[in-house]
Amino acid sequence: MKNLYWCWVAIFNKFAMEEQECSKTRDRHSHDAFLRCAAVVLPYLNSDELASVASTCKALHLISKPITSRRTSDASRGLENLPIPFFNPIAGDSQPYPYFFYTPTQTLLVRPEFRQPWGSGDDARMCTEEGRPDPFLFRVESASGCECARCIGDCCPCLEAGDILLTRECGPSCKCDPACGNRVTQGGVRVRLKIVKDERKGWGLYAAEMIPSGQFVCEYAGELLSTKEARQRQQTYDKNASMGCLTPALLVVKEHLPSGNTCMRINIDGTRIGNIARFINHSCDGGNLDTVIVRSSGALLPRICFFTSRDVQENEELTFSYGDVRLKLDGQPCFCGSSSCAGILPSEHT
Ligand SMILES: C[S@@+](CC[C@H](N)C(=O)[O-])C[C@H]1O[C@@H](n2cnc3c(N)ncnc32)[C@H](O)[C@@H]1O
Repeated sequence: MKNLYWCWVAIFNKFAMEEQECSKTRDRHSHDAFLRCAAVVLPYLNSDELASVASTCKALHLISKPITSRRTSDASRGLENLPIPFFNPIAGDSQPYPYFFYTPTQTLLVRPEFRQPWGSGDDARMCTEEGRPDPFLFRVESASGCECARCIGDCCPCLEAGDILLTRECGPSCKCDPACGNRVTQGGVRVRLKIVKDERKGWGLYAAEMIPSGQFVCEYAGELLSTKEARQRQQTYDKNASMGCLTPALLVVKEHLPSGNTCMRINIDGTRIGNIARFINHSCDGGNLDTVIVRSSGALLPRICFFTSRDVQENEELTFSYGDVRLKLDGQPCFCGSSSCAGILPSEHT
């Protein structure tokens, strides 16, 4: 795909020269065909590539403009129920949006050559329950589930009383359908959100409306990694972070036995492919989001979801605690602004 990109750049450049030199004599038919082709290819380019192609000539600049504005108006490319726009209020910073691939659910390792179109006007419209990708990557064959038709009240056996940070939902082995009331986290984002840039913390996720306490906000989606892969990636991110060139979004969640030993560990990397949860910043006071492990009947792996831990006001930033351990005393500075701020972001052995 990289070669294909360079091939396109060469064609764009040739087109731009022709556009300038022989605009009167050029064959109108092939000119229009080229522009139609460009409209198909440009949404596959990343933000830097798009900017460089747009600078080659007026025609390509005009095609790239609506692509940029569609990207800015919805981070989710139509893959969520509601659009989630970007806002960059920082004077002198012209970055309209950060570039990443979107997945609304957990996904397996994505090939480096993968490209996702974004901003074509045909971005996926997955607003219907049927259109959403399956939230469960792996199923447990022959697992039992509920027989309820609608899971009303508390008679559904899947509604086991968990503690606040563990929830049980109906899943692939249940008879009920996606509209069942015990599948709260499986239908995607249902609250209005936006992504806003801060001078010191970078992009962050904000409430675009008042969100009451206990409301599901979003899942933490991204590439599901083995622990070995997660450790290797963390090393790479640590190296790159010290050069200040990317914001890593690798989440490691561990469940512990009463003895303190880890009994379950899930590694989800939203750095390259993820959802809006990759923009949630850290707060030393725990923020306003609870990280909840959601298990579903018949699903092999739990999913990590965020619920509001208190009422959140419109325009308030959504945050959670990245952890309590700070192994690197010279780690990244924290700008959470809470009265309990430790001054540096949490860091621990992955
Ligand atoms: C998961 S990303 C969050 C989104 C990120 N701000 C961005 O622009 O993509 C984690 C990174 O955000 C930044 N960050 C998160 N919380 C922060 C805080 N309280 N203070 C300073 N930087 C923070 C750090 O660079 C961290 O490595």
